[in-house]
Amino acid sequence: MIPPGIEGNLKHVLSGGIGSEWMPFEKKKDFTNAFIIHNGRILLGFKKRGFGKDKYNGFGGKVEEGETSLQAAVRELEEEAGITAPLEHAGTLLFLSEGIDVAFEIEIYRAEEYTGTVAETDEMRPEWFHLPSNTSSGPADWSSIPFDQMWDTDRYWLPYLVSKTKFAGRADFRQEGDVWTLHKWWFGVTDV
Ligand SMILES: COc1nc(N)nc2c1ncn2[C@H]1C[C@H](O)[C@@H](COP(=O)(O)OP(=O)(O)OP(=O)(O)O)O1
Repeated sequence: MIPPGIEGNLKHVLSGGIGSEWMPFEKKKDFTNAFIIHNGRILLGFKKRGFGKDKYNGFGGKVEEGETSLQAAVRELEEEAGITAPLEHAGTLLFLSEGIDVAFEIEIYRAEEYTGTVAETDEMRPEWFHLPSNTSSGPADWSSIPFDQMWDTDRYWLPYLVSKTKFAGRADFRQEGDVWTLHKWWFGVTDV
């Protein structure tokens, strides 16, 4: 069953975790996350400060008042990586943590072209990583992607982002100090 807080005509692809109950939340807060996929590589940023410090991620942040999610995604990409790109919506992720009554709704974007020069900023150190090549022989090799230094759920949806398959999912975490443990998750793709 599609978990509370996510919507759409979704086909279940994977889920897991402990218990049957999803964490309750009172309201949602909007965030963005943008990825550039170019010449067989993906651009990730190593977060130098703030939320998600010391993890690789896409480029993004809070949607400010008066902005659309797409406008925020374009702004955050420029602020954090120094580039602009024709971003397209790729998926939606709902992220919760025990003890926080606000759910993070993260709209995820992708682009295959960009303008400007990728540059390190106060917040992010950008780095390109090789994607699996498009061959039909054997399973795709994702070993170049630093999943061990990313949010635990990124490995579940990144292949859909790369293959341009729209996805949505929810991930509930538990937090002890700086350690976030994945508690329960569900991912689906748009049934086309
Ligand atoms: C599982 O949860 C998450 N996975 C991934 N991949 N990314 C996530 C998750 N939860 C949050 N994020 C992303 C969403 C945003 O891109 C950043 C957080 O934004 P930040 O706090 O850096 O927002 P800013 O507006 O840039 O904040 P400051 O200006 O105060 O630095 O993490």
